[in-house]
Amino acid sequence: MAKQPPPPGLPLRIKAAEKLRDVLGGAHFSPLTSDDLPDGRDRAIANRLVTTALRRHGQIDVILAELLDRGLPRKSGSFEAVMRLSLAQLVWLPDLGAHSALFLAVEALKRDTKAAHLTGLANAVLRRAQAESLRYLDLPDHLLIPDALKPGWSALYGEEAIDRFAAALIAGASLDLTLRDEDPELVAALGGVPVMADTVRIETRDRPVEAMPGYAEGRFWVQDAAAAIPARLIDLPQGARVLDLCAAPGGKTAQLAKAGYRVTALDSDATRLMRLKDNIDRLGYTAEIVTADAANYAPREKFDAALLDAPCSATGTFRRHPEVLWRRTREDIMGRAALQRRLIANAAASLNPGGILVYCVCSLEPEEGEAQLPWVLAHQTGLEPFKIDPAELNDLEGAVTTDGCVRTHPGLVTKDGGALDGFFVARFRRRA
Ligand SMILES: C[S@@+](CC[C@H](N)C(=O)[O-])C[C@H]1O[C@@H](n2cnc3c(N)ncnc32)[C@H](O)[C@@H]1O
Repeated sequence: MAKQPPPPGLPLRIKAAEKLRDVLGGAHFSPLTSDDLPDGRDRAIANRLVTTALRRHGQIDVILAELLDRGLPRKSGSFEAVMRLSLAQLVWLPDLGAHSALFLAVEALKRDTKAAHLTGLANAVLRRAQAESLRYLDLPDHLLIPDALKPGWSALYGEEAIDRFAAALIAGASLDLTLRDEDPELVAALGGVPVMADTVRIETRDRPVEAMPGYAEGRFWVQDAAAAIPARLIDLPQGARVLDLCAAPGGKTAQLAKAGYRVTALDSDATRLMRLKDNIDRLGYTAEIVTADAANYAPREKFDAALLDAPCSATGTFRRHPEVLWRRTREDIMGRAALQRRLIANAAASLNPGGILVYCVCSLEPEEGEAQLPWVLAHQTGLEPFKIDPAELNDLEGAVTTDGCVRTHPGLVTKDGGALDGFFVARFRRRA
C-alpha cells in the first residue's frame, strides 16, 4: 500500500519543534531558513510559532505549571517543545486555529519514539488550555521577564522598565542596516526609514536579507542601530591604526574601515572570523585579520584606538534572542564582568599614549556596564575618561549618561519612533 503523506502542517510543526527544542537545550536562536522549510508560507508560520513560544516563555511556564500537576515528564523527547508551540498558538496566535494546535501536537508526538506515549497527556492538557485560553491571555506581562533580572533593571531603568521591556520583547525587532554610502536610491528601493547617521530601518520585509536589493553588491550590512553607535565614537584622521577586539562577524570592523582607518580585526573564534572576512569582502573593505585571545594579545606595534566589543550576557539583544533572558544567572553575569575587566586591561596596554579605547557590551546588566566605569578609574590608572558629549549623539535623545557614557535600552525611542537594543558604551584615553 502506498505510504500516506503526512497531514498538512505537520512537517512545519515538526521543524518548529526541533528548532525550539534545540534552543531550550542551549542553542542560540536563529530563524528557520529555506534550507529547513523551502515553502515561504510554511516557514513564516513555523517562525511565528517558535518566536511566540520564546517571547511568551515566562507566561507559558506558568501555564505548564498549572496544567501539569507532576511537572514536565522526564526524558520525553520533543514533548516540552511541542507543548510550548501549541500553547503559544492556542493563547496568542488564534488566527492559526485551535484545531491544528491540538491535532498537530498529537501527530508530532506520535512520530517521536521518546514522546509517543504522551499523546493522551498532551491532548488532555491542550484541551484544558483551550478552555482557559482567554484567562491565559490576561496573564501579566511582567511574567515575561525573569525574576533574576528584575531588581537590576528596575534600579537602573526605573520601575516601569519591566513593563516597557516586556512590551519590546513582544513587539520584536525591526531590521536595521548600515549603509556603505549615502544611497537615497537604495533606501527607497528597500523601503527603509533613516534612524540615525548611516543606519536605516526596515519595518517589514518579504524576503531574506541576502535577496534584498543591494546586498550582493555590498551596499549595506545588518547591524542594530544601537550596535552602530560605538564605532562612531572614534574620531581620528583617516589612516589611523585601529584595533577591533572581539570583532566577528564584523559589523564594527566594516564601520571602522568605512571611516578610512587601517583596521586590525581580532577574534578568538576562527570560524566567526571567516564570516567576518566574507562580510568585509562583500562590502569591498579590507582589514588585517588576527585569530587570538584578546585577553593576552600583545601587538608588535601599538594602536591609535581600540574598540572592545566584549563578550557579555547579551541581554540587550532580547528582542531578537528572547532565550538570553532565561539563560543568565547572576554568577554567569559576574563571570563575564570579570572577563571584561581582563580584556579592558589588555586593550589599554595595546594603545599608544593618547590612544582611545571604546568599551561596549550589548548587555542591560549594570555589572557589565555602569559598574565597569568606577573599576577602570580605580584600577586602570593609565586610562582617563574621555566623556561622550550628548552632541555626538544628537539624533538619540537621552542616551548619554551624566558620567559621559552611552546607555541604550529597548525603552529609548529613536526618531522614527522605534526601539533599540540595549548597549553600554564607555570611552577612555590612554594618558600620555
Ligand atoms: C558581541 S560579539 C562581537 C560582535 C562584533 N564586534 C560585531 O560588531 O560584529 C563577541 C565576539 O567576541 C568573541 N570573543 C569572545 N571571547 C573572546 C576572547 N577572549 N578573545 C577574542 N575574542 C573573543 C566571540 O568569538 C564573538 O565573536
